[in-house]
Amino acid sequence: MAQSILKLNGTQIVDGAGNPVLLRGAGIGGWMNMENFITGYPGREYQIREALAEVIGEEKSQFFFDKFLEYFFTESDAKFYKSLGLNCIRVPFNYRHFEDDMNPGVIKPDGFKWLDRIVDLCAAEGIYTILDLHTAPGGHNGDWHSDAGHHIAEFWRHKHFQDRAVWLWENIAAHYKDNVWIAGYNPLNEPCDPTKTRLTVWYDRVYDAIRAADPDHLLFWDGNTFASDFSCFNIETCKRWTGSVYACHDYSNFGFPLSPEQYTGSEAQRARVRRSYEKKVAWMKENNLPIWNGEFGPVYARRQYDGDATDGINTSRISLLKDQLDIYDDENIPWSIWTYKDIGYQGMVYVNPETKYMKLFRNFLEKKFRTAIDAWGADESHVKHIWDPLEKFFADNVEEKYRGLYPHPVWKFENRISRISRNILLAEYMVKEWADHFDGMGFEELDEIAQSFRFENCIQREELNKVLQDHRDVHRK
Ligand SMILES: O[C@@H]1[C@@H](O)[C@H](O[C@@H]2CO[C@@H](O[C@@H]3CO[C@@H](O)[C@H](O)[C@H]3O)[C@H](O)[C@H]2O)OC[C@H]1O
Repeated sequence: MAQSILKLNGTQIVDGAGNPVLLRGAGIGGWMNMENFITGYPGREYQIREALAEVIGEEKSQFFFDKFLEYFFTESDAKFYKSLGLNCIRVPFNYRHFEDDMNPGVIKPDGFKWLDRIVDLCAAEGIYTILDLHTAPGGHNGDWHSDAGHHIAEFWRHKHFQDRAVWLWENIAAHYKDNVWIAGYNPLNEPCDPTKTRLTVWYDRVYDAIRAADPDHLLFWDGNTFASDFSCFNIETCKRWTGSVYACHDYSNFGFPLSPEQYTGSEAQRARVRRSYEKKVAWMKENNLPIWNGEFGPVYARRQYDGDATDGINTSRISLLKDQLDIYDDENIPWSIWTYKDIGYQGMVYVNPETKYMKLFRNFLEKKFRTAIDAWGADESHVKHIWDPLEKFFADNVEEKYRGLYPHPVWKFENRISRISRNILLAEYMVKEWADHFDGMGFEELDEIAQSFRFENCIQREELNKVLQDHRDVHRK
């Protein structure tokens, strides 16, 4: 039977013949939406692109980033991914690939180049893709991955930004409407609408826009506040959204350095991990709706930073991951772990420390670690003594009742201060320093550096990959 577009049968995703298809795989973070901890730069993608162009010129800078995009995911990656038995890859992308802020409403001539390429590379191996708008105009959440450069999610305050994202989806849906290897569209990653009233209004609009062009592909809707909260979803509105799956992101605090206790898998800890998942999916369960866990996964210790504690930490993180995967097996839900490839913090494969890129940035990366400049999995031990008095200053001057600024309590009062001051403010000062590493380089050298990201120059995180393989098609319901 010819391949056909995936659809829903009740809460299950099925193929054209009605056979269940359990979509399990990873997200390819840091690629069509570059991220600081994934590729090693400070701040935001748009900042480093601008800074590199300033240092080596527009042409060479464009060349470097194109080469980076080319090498980051090739046929070798697709084949390796397939060899693990994973069947779906979530592809986060930045709207800037398609539209120039200075020329809105016009698809760039090469807009679909990279997305088409990965969809085809994966299709050739029988891997589905889920297209995820990770970065929308104006910033739809306050974190670095929305590539906005500030922490206020302006997307929700400007209809103009919302219109542009709807228009982009119209174009994408029209482009891929017949592609059977696309499992579906994930219209917005981790929205953070502080009013909790605008998100579903926008979802309703984008639903109509996508469906006008493409009546069939599945839609994967992230909950509000980093895909954790569905309290603002109205079930009557959602009944209208045919072919819809609801996406939580199930990160556990135990998987990160800021966790006050190491995960040992005690009964109490396992119960907490379960509770955290159940809280995120409660609304879907109450309404008998399909669930997708679009992101989860711990970060890992690195010997160069964590020394002798490395193995112990990683054993604990892997055991957390296994316990999470057991829950998803019990629940029979599809998932997409974060993330496929990086420079060595979370990826299933990571760039070899002996490559040109890693050698060039060795000291810089050490400084990034020491200053805890990236928000993701920050280890604050080297800077805590500096931020403690700052946090005390804020606490002394902000009454308790005024401390709960959105997205509180996900961003705690203290976290907000360090997050904004380091991840945005300090990072801004380090952007040019990153770009200066490329000063004086020619095309050949830039190409060699970008090649560091090739699959052949990466190390496989075998323990992680083995665990994913063990769970790729287990379901107990
Ligand atoms: O691009 C990804 C991005 O999508 C993702 O964002 C973070 C997800 O987690 C958020 O914090 C969690 C909120 O829920 C709590 O229960 C968890 O304990 C928190 O970890 C965080 O603010 C987002 O930035 O993650 C990594 C990026 O690379």
